[in-house]
Amino acid sequence: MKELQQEIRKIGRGRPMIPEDDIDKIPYLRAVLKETLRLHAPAPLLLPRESTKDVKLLGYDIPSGTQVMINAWAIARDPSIWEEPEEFRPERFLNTSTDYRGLHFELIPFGAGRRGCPGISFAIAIAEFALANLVYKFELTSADEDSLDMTERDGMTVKRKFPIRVIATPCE
Ligand code: HEM
Repeated sequence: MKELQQEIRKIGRGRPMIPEDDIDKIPYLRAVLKETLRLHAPAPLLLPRESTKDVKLLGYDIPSGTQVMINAWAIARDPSIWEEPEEFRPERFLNTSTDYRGLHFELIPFGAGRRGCPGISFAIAIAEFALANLVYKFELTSADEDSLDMTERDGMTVKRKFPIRVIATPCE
């Protein structure tokens, strides 16, 4: 949080808001969003697919017409791909081209291919803009510092089991 705040304050330079045009100048912000979506993809199993022909994959026979679920959650926490996968470390995205637009299959919170999320650009633009300005205008601290429970509820879309309670203090 400290790093993000520092970068945002540097770009804000005392102006009333971070304008949309300046969002690209905050690489740490994008890294924080990527890391958040890596660990907490809202749709962890994407949408179901159906195979259109017989294929053999890693020794398994998958007949035509099989419903295939893609576990993006497991891929995003696979220790053979990610160093310390359970750790929240936005820095891992700073010097890499790894992106969530469906070309890097290790990070697919928006899915990939023809049925990939059509709302991705809108979602990212809004999330970056909102996060940048929330962090710019408020000091955010956890109300439950000692017991932050990140357990999730099961489902096609994932929600926190326990809400994260945040104290937002307006910055001077
Ligand atoms: C952080 C925000 C969002 C996330 C993580 C997300 C994620 C996803 C995922 C994983 C899929 C399934 C992709 C696949 O199976 O390959 C999907 C599909 C879809 N998303 Fe999003 N989405 C987000 C925001 C949005 C927004 C803002 C819109 C619309 C404005 C949107 C509209 C859709 C639609 C219409 C589909 C179905 C596409 C189809 O079935 O062909 N999404 N999204």
